[in-house]
Amino acid sequence: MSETELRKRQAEFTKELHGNEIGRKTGLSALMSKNNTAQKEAVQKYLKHWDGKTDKDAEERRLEDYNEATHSYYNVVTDFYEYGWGSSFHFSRFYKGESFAASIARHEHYLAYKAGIKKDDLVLDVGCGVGGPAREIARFTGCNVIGLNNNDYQIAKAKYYAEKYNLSDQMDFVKGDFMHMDFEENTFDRVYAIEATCHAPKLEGVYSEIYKVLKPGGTFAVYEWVMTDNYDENNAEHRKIAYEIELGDGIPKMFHVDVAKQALKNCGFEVLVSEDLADNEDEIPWYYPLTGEWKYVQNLANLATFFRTSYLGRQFTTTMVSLMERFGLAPEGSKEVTAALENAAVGLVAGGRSKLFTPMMLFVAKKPAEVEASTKTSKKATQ
Ligand SMILES: CC(C)=CCC[C@@H](C)[C@H]1CC[C@H]2C3=C(CC[C@]12C)[C@@]1(C)CC[C@H](O)C[C@@H]1CC3
Ligand SMILES: C[S@@+](CC[C@H](N)C(=O)[O-])C[C@H]1O[C@@H](n2cnc3c(N)ncnc32)[C@H](O)[C@@H]1O
Repeated sequence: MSETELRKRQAEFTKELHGNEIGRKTGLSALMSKNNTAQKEAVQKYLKHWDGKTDKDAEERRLEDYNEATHSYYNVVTDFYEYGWGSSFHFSRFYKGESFAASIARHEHYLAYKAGIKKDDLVLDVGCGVGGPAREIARFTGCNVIGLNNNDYQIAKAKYYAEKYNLSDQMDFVKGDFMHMDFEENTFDRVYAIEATCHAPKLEGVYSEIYKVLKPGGTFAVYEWVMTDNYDENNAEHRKIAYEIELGDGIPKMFHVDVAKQALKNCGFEVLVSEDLADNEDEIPWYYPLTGEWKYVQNLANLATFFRTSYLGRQFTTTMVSLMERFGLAPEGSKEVTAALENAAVGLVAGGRSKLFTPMMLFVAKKPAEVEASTKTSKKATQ
């Protein structure tokens, strides 16, 4: 199927699944308005590749179908994400006494600072979700942001929120696959990506597209999801944790940190910063909201968030959704989604505790001001 046909079909499917008021409802109320048949199809499309197999063939199928699989994943999890986490779909470090919202915003400010984003810069947000980080970074720096996303439902939501918060002048959201970008070469002053490029079947694919659309001398800053140096692909326990993360988070294949760093270099980038922000002595670990360890909760205002993300809260949501599904209030397949998200939570905590995985490998990479030689390298990397 051609890229244009796929886009058209995904847009039509999104309308069928989420209805005409697409984007305006959030969380459980949005879940309750979904079309039953379309939801069943979306869940099936997402889960068909995660049948417990981790052999090369199964992996190959997941890599090949990355676009539809991710599109379907976000069609079914977005409402749960917003209900449980808010509108920025990423992790962050926690400082003592800091609220959940402040920690999430600080993580975004830090990336904007490391990318060197300034007022009036034209910035690309690769895999922008429902625009939480784009809105924060636009307010924080005064830049203009284009959010790129292959999920129509999230784009509709991002546009709705930009309008609602009077930010439409500073931002726009467009549909597209980050493996094949439609923007002109050398368009953006800066590019950033937050916990999104891990959905790529090959990192050189997305990084070389970013390289192409970035102006010479511009920087790309990313929080990458990778397996750390402690990870051994041949260790069954390690592979199980990586598989849980892949299954629960809609990722075709988790890559090792060296693969990511090398991919940036292969595309012609000069890597200025390469730092795992999760590798620290923080008293409060990044994954704590998913552990249900109440001792870490920093203030009363965050109690609702921590209940929803904790083990107990997740069991409560699963039971509630399962009852809603039985009585026809939630579409069929919703229970399976909560089960997959449970896998995500378990895998992420196990990966975090063992330091086999990090969701915040910070890379800051520069496209050289003089690009002649490196453009050739970047073309070679995508072939
Ligand atoms: C998938 C990628 C690359 C990034 C998303 C990171 C996080 C925002 C999500 C990873 C696992 C998610 C879960 C939830 C919210 C969003 C995540 C933390 C829930 C807490 C949402 C409410 C459900 O009842 C349970 C979910 C567990 C997993
Ligand atoms: C975990 S979310 C992060 C969203 C956002 N960066 C944030 O922090 O809120 C990953 C995002 O990447 C997007 N994505 C995944 N694969 C993509 C692709 N091939 N092209 C464009 N966007 C993609 C998803 O639709 C989703 O919005």
